[in-house]
Amino acid sequence: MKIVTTKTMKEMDRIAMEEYHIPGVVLMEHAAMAVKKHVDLVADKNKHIVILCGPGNNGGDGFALARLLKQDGYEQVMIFCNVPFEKMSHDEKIYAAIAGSYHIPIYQSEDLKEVKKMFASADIVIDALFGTGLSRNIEGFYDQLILTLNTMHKYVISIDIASGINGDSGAIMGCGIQATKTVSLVCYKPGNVMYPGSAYCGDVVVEDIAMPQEIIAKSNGNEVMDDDLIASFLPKRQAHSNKGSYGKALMIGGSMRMHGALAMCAKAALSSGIGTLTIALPSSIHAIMAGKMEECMLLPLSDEDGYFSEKSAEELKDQLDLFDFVTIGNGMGRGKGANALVELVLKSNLPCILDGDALYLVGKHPEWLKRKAPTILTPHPKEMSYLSARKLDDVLNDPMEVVQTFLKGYGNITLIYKNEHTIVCNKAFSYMNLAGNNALAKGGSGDVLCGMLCGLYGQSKDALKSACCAVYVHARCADELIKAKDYNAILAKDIIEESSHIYKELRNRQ
Ligand SMILES: NC(=O)C1=CN([C@@H]2O[C@H](COP(=O)(O)OP(=O)(O)OC[C@H]3O[C@@H](n4cnc5c(N)ncnc54)[C@H](OP(=O)(O)O)[C@@H]3O)[C@@H](O)[C@H]2O)[C@@H](O)CC1
Ligand SMILES: Nc1ncnc2c1ncn2[C@@H]1O[C@H](COP(=O)(O)OP(=O)(O)O)[C@@H](O)[C@H]1O
Ligand SMILES: [K+]
Repeated sequence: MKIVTTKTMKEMDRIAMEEYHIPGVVLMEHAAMAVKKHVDLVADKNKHIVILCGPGNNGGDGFALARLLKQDGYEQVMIFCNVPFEKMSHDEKIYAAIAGSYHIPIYQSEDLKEVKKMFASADIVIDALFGTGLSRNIEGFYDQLILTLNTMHKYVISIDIASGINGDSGAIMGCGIQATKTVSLVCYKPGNVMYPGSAYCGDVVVEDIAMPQEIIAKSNGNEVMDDDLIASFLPKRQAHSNKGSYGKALMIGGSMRMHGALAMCAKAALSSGIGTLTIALPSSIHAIMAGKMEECMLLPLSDEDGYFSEKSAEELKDQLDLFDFVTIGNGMGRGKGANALVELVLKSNLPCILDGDALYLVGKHPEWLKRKAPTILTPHPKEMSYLSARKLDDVLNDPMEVVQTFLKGYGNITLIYKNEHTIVCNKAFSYMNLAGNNALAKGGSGDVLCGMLCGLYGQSKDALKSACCAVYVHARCADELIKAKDYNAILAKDIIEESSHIYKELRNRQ
């Protein structure tokens, strides 16, 4: 399943129509069939269904749906459409004419009292006002219509995207229909899943409209992570293997103020299958960590006031070659000692994973990222802004653009852009995670993610696949946990514990 911009979706429609010679009305008929399935799930034939049709092909989908419902015996279907016939899109005109010949009532009014009465009588409202063609803010009567509907708490199914939501950014264009469910056609649109649009679209389902698979496969867009994809990416464990088969990791981090971050990262790596784990840490937290961690080795380095001292990089230098790869950054602070360690690691030939403070430090020395060995970066929006030297608002408004521009400047980087919907990408491939929830919006969950990544990368040495697995399993854990616990009470350590069940579930699919 993909997530594509409205521009790409329009191009896919064009290719289907012009190059595959599939008439637009055929696509529209399939769109209507797809939406009807979701009406059938919630409505009996005697339910009162009101379909709001706008001026474009989204409205056309609505008219086509009206015919299908009537044909199938739905007794009380009506259309609300204030668009004069001559102003409708080409394909909408065809279905508007068909709806007319089926004697489906088409109601037109600018009287809000009348509109309110109409909504009051409806069991289900279909939103076919605007789809991917919304081009400006909603004003005037449409604004009043939408606000009125929103006050009535009806079961609303939006076609393609909740009307009023910008398909690419998820922004509200003046106002937006509060849908119960959105049937997105062919692919997800960013506006279906990005806040605040996601909050308006309700439950989003993607339905096929007989778009040729070839067109979908060739289109630009993020692949959406799901169980099957991630099960296929999950590193396999072999009977004939030993600890050396699953990676020798060096994890560098921690400080007197933040040893918890390092401990959670390490525990998550151990629970995600790493072969052997050595933790390099400032000597002042050695005793604390020794008490917390039993399954890993500890390598204390010189310390100054609870942080790595500048000497620590020199001490570590000759030992780096003992490891397959390095994870660096969790809880280590941004001092000179930490800086020297990040430089040491990035100037080595070892694959590495950078998290937390290491991302801040490398933002000051982007030249260190010009390296051949695989490098995985795990920024949240603010860290992405350090890395890319772009404003935080730029990152938040169009993360894909910022991330892709950033990647172009470097070699072998895999990037995990962490947010409500995390993106995992390199120069060639891009995946989006839609799982997870706000129980993860707590200090420590990023450290757990980094540890999971460490464990998975150690096993597969495949940066992109291990990054996808870590992100998805981490998020699925949160979704599983909220079934029994409240969002407030889920802690980062619970994610580590739950990961065992999710790994097992995914492995059973392999
Ligand atoms: N073959 C296909 O292409 C298929 C497409 N499909 C469906 O088509 C949808 C895309 O259709 P679409 O491109 O016609 O756009 P749509 O969202 O209906 O609106 C455009 C109209 O709205 C108007 N308008 C815009 N903003 C406005 C505002 N603020 N306030 C008032 N008016 C405003 C705009 O006016 P204009 O900007 O031209 O002045 C234009 O008249 C897509 O989401 C899917 O549902 C499926 O049937 C499968 C096959
Ligand atoms: N509202 C949310 N919905 C889903 N995932 C979230 C949400 N908020 C945060 N996350 C996830 O939680 C993690 C937070 O990481 P980060 O900000 O680095 O936290 P920390 O460094 O404090 O551990 C990321 O994986 C992010 O994608
Ligand atoms: K719509």
